[in-house]
Amino acid sequence: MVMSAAEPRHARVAMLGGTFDPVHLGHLRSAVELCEALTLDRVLMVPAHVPPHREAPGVSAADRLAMLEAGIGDTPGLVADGRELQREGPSYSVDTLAELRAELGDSARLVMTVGHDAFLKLAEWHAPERLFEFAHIVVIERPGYTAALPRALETLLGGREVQSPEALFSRPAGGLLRLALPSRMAISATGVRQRLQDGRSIRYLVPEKVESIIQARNLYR
Ligand SMILES: Nc1ncnc2c1ncn2[C@@H]1O[C@H](COP(=O)(O)OP(=O)(O)OP(=O)(O)O)[C@@H](O)[C@H]1O
Ligand SMILES: O=C(O)c1ccc[n+]([C@@H]2O[C@H](COP(=O)([O-])O)[C@@H](O)[C@H]2O)c1
Repeated sequence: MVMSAAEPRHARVAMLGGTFDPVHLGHLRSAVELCEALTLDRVLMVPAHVPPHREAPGVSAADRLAMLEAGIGDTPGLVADGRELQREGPSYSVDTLAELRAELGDSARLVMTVGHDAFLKLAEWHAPERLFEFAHIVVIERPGYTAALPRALETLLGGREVQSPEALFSRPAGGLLRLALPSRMAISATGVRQRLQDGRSIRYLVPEKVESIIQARNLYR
């Protein structure tokens, strides 16, 4: 009788990129729940150095990374990954995914996670079809974003969508999964910045350590 060896468990890593201007509990709670829902080894939270397709943030990438590190603290599974600060020019996600794929090897399961608002604009990103060469895309539902997908995005996605993590992780990259995580939080960085400018409280919207950095460095005033 021929014994077939069980398939080894491949590493499962997600990248959650963002401007994180500043990081808030909507980001962090989503990252924790994503880690659980997909039984990931880790979620790399990657601040964009030069965010493509939006105005330059008023707060430096170094300050945004410091807030992210403080916000994550020792949370199991979450990692603040400053790799995009090492690259000049627009921080294209396809370049970051290519780097991660080279580091993790061909068989690792690599996921790029975006909220539904960012997903709606995916067809306008740099080399969008190449994202699927390196990673799966997992879309997190976000309160307030229900618009239908633009036609260019439908075309880009053609036939990639699967309905479960098991189906997604049957191969290293190339699939799309939409997830409704348990704690959908209507928190945005825009809202946090606005509150700070208005002199209103941001308590319980961001981690206390992030609030402390904002106060100590006098950010967003
Ligand atoms: N409350 C949230 N729930 C789920 N996903 C979120 C939430 N906030 C942000 N995201 C997702 O996290 C990623 C990084 O978001 P980003 O740093 O732009 O935060 P933001 O709150 O959307 O900021 P801004 O209001 O400045 O646009 C994006 O993919 C975004 O869709
Ligand atoms: O690669 C691109 O062309 C591209 C265009 C827009 C956004 N992104 C990435 O998407 C992530 C979320 O973007 P944002 O603007 O919602 O913070 C962040 O990692 C950005 O670098 C990437």
